[in-house]
Amino acid sequence: MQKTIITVQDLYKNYGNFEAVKGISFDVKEGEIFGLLGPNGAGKSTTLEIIETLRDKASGKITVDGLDLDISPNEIKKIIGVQLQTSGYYPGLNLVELIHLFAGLYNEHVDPMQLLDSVNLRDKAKNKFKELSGGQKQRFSIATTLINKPKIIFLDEPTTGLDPQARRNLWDLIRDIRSKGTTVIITTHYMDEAEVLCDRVAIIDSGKIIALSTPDQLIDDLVATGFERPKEVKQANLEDVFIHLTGKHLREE
Ligand SMILES: Nc1ncnc2c1ncn2[C@@H]1O[C@H](COP(=O)(O)OP(=O)(O)OP(=O)(O)O)[C@@H](O)[C@H]1O
Repeated sequence: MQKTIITVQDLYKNYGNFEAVKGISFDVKEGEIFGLLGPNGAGKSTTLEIIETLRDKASGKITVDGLDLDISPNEIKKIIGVQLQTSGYYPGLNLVELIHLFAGLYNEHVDPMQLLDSVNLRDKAKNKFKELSGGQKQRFSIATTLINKPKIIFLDEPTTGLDPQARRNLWDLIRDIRSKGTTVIITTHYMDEAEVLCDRVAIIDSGKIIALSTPDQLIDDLVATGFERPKEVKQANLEDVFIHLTGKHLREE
């Protein structure tokens, strides 16, 4: 049995009179990639930010690695990795300097080149954040979540706006991080991404979880209702063409 690392029980959150999260409960297992899916405004980011200790909840109980969020938020902060908003990267510093800065804030010793290597950014060590492409920015921002050697990282739409290769490259990076034992919680609007990447997904709609299982099981359940997808006439799609023509491998994005 996999250990449970996050428990969310009956979580509620309102912004004034508006109820954004309406009684959400779920568990995340240690070492899994857990996806939160749902339409715009469903309450995904709100839920993540509450678990990340960045936002207050109205009610509910949250435990992260045995720590109660109401009692030990600072202990929780130490074992999680959260992506910064891009505005958080001091414009005057290069990537190595930024890593030194963040490592200092966490009181951690980190080898910047090793960390940059792990996200394929060694070549950009002396560049500023604003000089990176979209995919490179995402990889750097994921690298910064690893500085405090967290048990869990939270990725909010990490592949939005990336080209097909950069997305695949990021999937490999996320799988690689998980293979080292880190639990990953991710939100995404790309169902193909959730299907290949996530061990389990929760689908949230209007502040409630309406389904939670493995992607395979959710698909099987739908098929069992008699649902049938219109037959694909072609053996490939335009994304296949794009990847075939431009190559699968990491390139200078
Ligand atoms: N600071 C805030 N003040 C008021 N309402 C907010 C605030 N933050 C979020 N909301 C509202 O709460 C609801 C849930 O927002 P949230 O950002 O959690 O959704 P989401 O599922 O992450 O959406 P998206 O996919 O668009 O990122 C939305 O209706 C949003 O307008």
